[in-house]
Amino acid sequence: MPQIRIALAQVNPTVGALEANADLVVRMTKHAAAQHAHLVAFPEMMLTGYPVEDLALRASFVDESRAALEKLAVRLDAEGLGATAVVVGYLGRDDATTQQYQLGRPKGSPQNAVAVLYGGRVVARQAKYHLPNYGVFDEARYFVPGNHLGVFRLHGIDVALAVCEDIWQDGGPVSVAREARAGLLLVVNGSPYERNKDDSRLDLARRRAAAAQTTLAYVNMVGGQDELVFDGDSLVVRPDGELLARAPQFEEGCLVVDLQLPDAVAPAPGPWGMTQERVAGFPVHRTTLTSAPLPAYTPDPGALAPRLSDLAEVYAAIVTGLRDYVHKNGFTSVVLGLSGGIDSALVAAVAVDALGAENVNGVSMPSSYSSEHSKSDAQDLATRTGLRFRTVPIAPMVRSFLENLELTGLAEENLQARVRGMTLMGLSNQEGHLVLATGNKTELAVGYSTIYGDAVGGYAPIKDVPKTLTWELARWRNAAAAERDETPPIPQGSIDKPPSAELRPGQLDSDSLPDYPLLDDILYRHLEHDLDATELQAAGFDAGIVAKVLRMVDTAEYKRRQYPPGPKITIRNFGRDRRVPITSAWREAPRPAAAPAAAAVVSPAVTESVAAPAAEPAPRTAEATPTSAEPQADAVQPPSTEEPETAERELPPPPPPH
Ligand SMILES: Nc1ncnc2c1ncn2[C@@H]1O[C@H](COP(=O)(O)OP(=O)(O)OC[C@H]2O[C@@H]([n+]3cccc(C(=O)O)c3)[C@H](O)[C@@H]2O)[C@@H](O)[C@H]1O
Ligand SMILES: Nc1ncnc2c1ncn2[C@@H]1O[C@H](COP(=O)(O)OP(=O)(O)OP(=O)(O)O)[C@@H](O)[C@H]1O
Ligand SMILES: NC(=O)CC[C@H](N)C(=O)O
Repeated sequence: MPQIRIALAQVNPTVGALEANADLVVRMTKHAAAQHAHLVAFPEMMLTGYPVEDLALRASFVDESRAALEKLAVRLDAEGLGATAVVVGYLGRDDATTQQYQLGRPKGSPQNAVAVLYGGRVVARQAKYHLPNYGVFDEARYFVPGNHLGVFRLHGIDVALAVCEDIWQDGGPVSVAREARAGLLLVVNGSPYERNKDDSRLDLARRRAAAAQTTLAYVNMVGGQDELVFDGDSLVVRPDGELLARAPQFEEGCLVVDLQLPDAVAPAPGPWGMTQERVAGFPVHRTTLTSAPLPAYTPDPGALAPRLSDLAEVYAAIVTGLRDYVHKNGFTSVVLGLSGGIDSALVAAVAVDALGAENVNGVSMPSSYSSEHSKSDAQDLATRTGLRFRTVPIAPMVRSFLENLELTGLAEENLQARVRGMTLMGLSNQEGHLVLATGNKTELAVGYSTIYGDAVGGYAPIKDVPKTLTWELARWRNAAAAERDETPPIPQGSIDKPPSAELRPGQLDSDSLPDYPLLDDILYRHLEHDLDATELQAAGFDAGIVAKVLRMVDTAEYKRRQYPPGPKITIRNFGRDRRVPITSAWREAPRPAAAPAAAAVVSPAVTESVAAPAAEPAPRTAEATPTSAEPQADAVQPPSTEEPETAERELPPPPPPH
């Protein structure tokens, strides 16, 4: 059997940085070639970064990407790397078709493409066949699909190519890889992180490798791009399911693997030639890169990087998202308000891990209602983490405002949050720090924050983290520090105290909201799995609480739309994943006699991750008293005495606590 050494370059490209990304390809190829790799694979749309969104519709950007690819092939050869096959994603164009949104533009539609560079030339190209158009993806908006499977022969092995979604859907190029008699299926990816997605990916890779009867090599990017975080997790599996190698999560690097693969058997064109044929009715383009067989060498066993625990993984995703957002947008430092509460404490700990304590500015902004512990816990956090700390009392500013504009009740309460927001933005303008918003997913869901107050900021690290998970992450981070004999960053007081916005004397979150575990359970089922009010009631939740919670969710959309971006960690975030109108008269309430539930419409990616057994929730009846500060659940229907016809939909249990 022929041998080949492949390198999966798990790197962090930057969207739009064509030159820097090309430099990264050259650097990594040098590194791989120094380890005698024969083939180096880079992620999906490596040259442009991913996803490029509407940049794909700019002819100038497509032209630059195509030119950069040609230049890269020449440069690799000039730097002595021409004999290493380099597989690299880029933004291409199908010259034969016209993109529907580009009327009046020159002919040619953008494509999510991959190319093989060898001997100073672009020797093969292929475009992504399955364009994901669900969740955060809109690829049908930008791209026309590819129309063939590319197979290139290298050192006697036939390597078939696929691009990310091509393995998530049936049919297309991957479905004929077996009949095309490929020895290796190489998949280039831009697969964003979601909790537990690594398990789905491995299962999927195994299934596809078995179906294609080939070894499958999967290379994914790392790093943050606006709301997405890429976790890497590159891997190689054999057709019998054996996992040969797996890269560390969230770390840049090069996974080098020796493979013994079957001899190419299909007839092939001579060196540099390209033939086209149909395999099982699907077009296959074959290219031969070299016919020189390699001398035998001792293969290295593949490395299996240890897996992160669930909480470690989420924490790493948030750190990665924040670090890359800050650095890729030209900032070095951040500023945030420290209330002594859990949310700002967790965000501060994440920021210190991402950027270094010297680049994190914490501001305590006590008002006349602030408790002693809010100030002392903020100071304690600063001492533990070493972040830069200052105190700016806001009472005089609030007083001066009220002397000039009469505000009372909620308007006065919110003024405090707004003076804090203005203070942070002032410091940002003055000192150049990016402002971090500290709201969590639960608050965003129910609108429990002051717009233009604590909701100001450039980036919101925990906006996709439910409140109950903020406590888990805080405990996990402290325990991880203790294990390493380091000071736990988060004061225990911030973890233990009952949450309060401290906007009026004695205020507690529980005055306005159901208890967080109950609230998060309802929100998880409603937001991430589309259970409606009737289904939630059928699952055992109190009808009044359900109606109240769903009403708060429906009426807070305007706040979410104006909230800063933040890293996606769940299967459905409040960004691209969930698109609901702001202006909408629709309000959810349990129906007295429910119609049978419509079949769940879920994306392929979601289908992958919802296969766990159903959870049986205990009836939940905790009550919360609405305040004037929040919308009243006046549309609540009395709970039905009849058994609803709706069966509880199969749901994964909420992610397990650690
Ligand atoms: N559809 C729409 N489109 C655009 N704007 C819309 C709108 N509906 C209202 N608005 C605007 O929004 C305003 C109401 O929103 P907003 O001013 O935020 O005020 P609001 O949502 O009424 O009150 C803020 C709530 O968040 C709580 N809070 C504040 C701060 C921190 C925390 C915490 O624990 O972290 C909690 C606070 O206790 C209170 O319950 C309206 O006065 C109006 O200007
Ligand atoms: N006294 C304060 N000093 C500085 N920043 C504050 C203060 N109070 C509130 N903030 C800012 O506003 C945000 C929202 O306020 P809130 O009091 O709800 O705190 P929290 O940190 O979200 O935690 P918790 O909900 O547990 O109280 C805080 O995270 C913080 O950034
Ligand atoms: N870039 C892509 O095609 C990604 C889609 C794929 N379902 C994933 O999330 O991994």
